[in-house]
Amino acid sequence: MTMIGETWSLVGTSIATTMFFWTMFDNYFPDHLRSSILKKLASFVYPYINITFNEFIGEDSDEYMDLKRSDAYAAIETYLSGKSSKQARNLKAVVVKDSSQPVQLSMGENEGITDEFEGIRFSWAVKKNTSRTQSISIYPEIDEKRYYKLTFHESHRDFVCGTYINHVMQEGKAIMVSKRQRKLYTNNPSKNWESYRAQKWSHATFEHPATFDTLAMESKKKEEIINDLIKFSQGKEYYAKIGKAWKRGYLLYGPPGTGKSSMIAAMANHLGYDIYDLELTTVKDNTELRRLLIETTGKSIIVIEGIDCSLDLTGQRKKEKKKANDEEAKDPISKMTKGEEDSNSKVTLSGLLNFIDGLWSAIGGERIIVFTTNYVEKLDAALIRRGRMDKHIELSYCGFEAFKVLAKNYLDVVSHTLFATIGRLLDETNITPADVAENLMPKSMNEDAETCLKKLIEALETAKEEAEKKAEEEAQSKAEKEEREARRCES
Ligand SMILES: Nc1ncnc2c1ncn2[C@@H]1O[C@H](COP(=O)(O)OP(=O)(O)OP(=O)(O)O)[C@@H](O)[C@H]1O
Ligand SMILES: [Mg+2]
Repeated sequence: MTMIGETWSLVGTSIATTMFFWTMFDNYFPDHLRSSILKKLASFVYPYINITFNEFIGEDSDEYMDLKRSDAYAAIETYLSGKSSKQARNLKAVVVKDSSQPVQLSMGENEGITDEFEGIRFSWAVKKNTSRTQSISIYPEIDEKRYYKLTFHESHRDFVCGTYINHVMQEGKAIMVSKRQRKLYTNNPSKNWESYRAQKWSHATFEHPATFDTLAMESKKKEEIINDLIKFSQGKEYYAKIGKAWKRGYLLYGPPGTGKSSMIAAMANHLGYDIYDLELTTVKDNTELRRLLIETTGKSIIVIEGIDCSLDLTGQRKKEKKKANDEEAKDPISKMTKGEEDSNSKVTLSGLLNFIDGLWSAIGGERIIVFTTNYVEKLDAALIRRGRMDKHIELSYCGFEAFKVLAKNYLDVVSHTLFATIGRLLDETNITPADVAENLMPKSMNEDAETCLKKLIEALETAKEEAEKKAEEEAQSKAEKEEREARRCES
C-alpha cells in the first residue's frame, strides 16, 4: 500500500515538475529561441530529413482530372527502376507511355531501397496516403495519393538540395529519353488542318534499323560525323555561351543509292532523336511552312529530301518546270492527276531561309535540319552557305573500305581471296553502295558468301564495260560534233 502511494506521489511530482518547467519555458523564452531549442531536441532524437515527391501535382480540387502526373515523380521512378529491380522484394510493373520497353519495374508500396551517390547513402521509399473523400454514397470513394519519400542525414542537407536531387532528375530524364519510343512525323496537307482534332503532323513509330555500324563509308569520315553529332547534342551550355541557337544544319549530297536517307536514320538512332520528314510540295506557302515548323519539338531532325526538286531554287529548275508545264498543257489528264497542291505550292527560298535564320532560332533548341540532294551544283549558294548548312557531307560511290563494311554486315566476311579483285574493280568503276548491297544479299539458301562475292564481281565487270562503252560513245559523238562544226566553218 505504502509502495503504491510512494509511486503515485513520484508520478505526481514528475508531472508537476514537467509542467513547471514547461510553463517557465513557455512564458520566459522568446518564440524564436523556443522553436530553435525544440528543433535541436528533435534533431538530437531523430537526425534525419524527409522530402516527399507527390505523384500528382496541381489543384487538389474535386476534379481529379485537374491533377497532372508530376514530371519529378516520373523521373524518380525511372531513376530508381534499375535499383528497385535489384533491391525491392515487392515490385510493380508500370506501362510507360511511348517507351520502347513494354514495362518498367518500380518498387511497390511501402517498399524501401537505398541509393549511393558520391559515397553518401540515401533511402527512398514509396508511400501511399489513403483518404476517404466526402461523397454521398454508400461506398465512399477511396482517394490514394502515392509519393516518394527521400530520407537522408541532416548533415547532407546542402548536398541533397544542391546536387543530389538535380542528379536524380537529370539521370531519370536521360534514361526516359533513351528509352522513349521515337517517332517519324510526316506533314499533313493543310486542307485537313482545321477539321476536328486534325493534326499538322501524323506520326508512326520510328524503327529504322540503320546505324553508323551498318553504314558503308570510310571510317575516318564516319567518325568525324559521329563526333560532330555528339558535340552538338552535348552543346547546350556552349551554344548558350556563344549566344547562338542550338541548331545544326547538314547538307547530304550524292547520287541516288549512296546512303543519304540511311545516314539520316543512323543519325536519329545515334542521338535518340525524332524525325520530321517535311514534304515541301504539299506546303502551300511560307505561312504554312512556319506553322508546321513551330509545331516541331526539340531533340529532332527536320528532313527535307531532294531539296532541289522541292523548291524553285535556281534558274535551271525554273526552266525545267516551264518545260514540264508545257508538257502538261498538251496533256490535261496528267495535269489533273498531279494534284493541286503541287501547282499551288508557293514556299519560297526566302521563306525557307527566314526559317533557318530567324524563326528557327526563336522556337528553341536541339534541332538538326538535314537537306538532301542528288545535284548539289543546282542549289542556290544562299541556301548552302556555312552558318545555314554547317556541314556538307558527300555520299559517294562505293570504295573498298565501304565495301568491307557491307561484306561484314551482309555476309559476315572480313577477308577473302576475292577481295583483291573487288578492290581493283571498285577503283576502276563507279557503283553505288545500294548496288553493292543488292549483290551481296543472298537470294536463296544455296547462295554462300563466295557466290555473292562472285555475283558482285560480275556486276562490277558489267558496270565497267557499260561505263567504257558509254565513254566511247560520248567520245565518238563529241568527235562527230567537232567534225561537223569544223566542216561548217570551212564551208
Ligand atoms: N552507304 C551505305 N551504307 C549502307 N547501305 C547503303 C548505303 N547506301 C545505300 N545503302 C543501301 O541502299 C538502300 C538505298 O539507300 P538510301 O535510300 O540511303 O540512298 P539515298 O542516297 O537516300 O538515295 P536517294 O538519293 O535515291 O534518296 C538502303 O536501304 C541501303 O540498304
Ligand atoms: Mg534518299
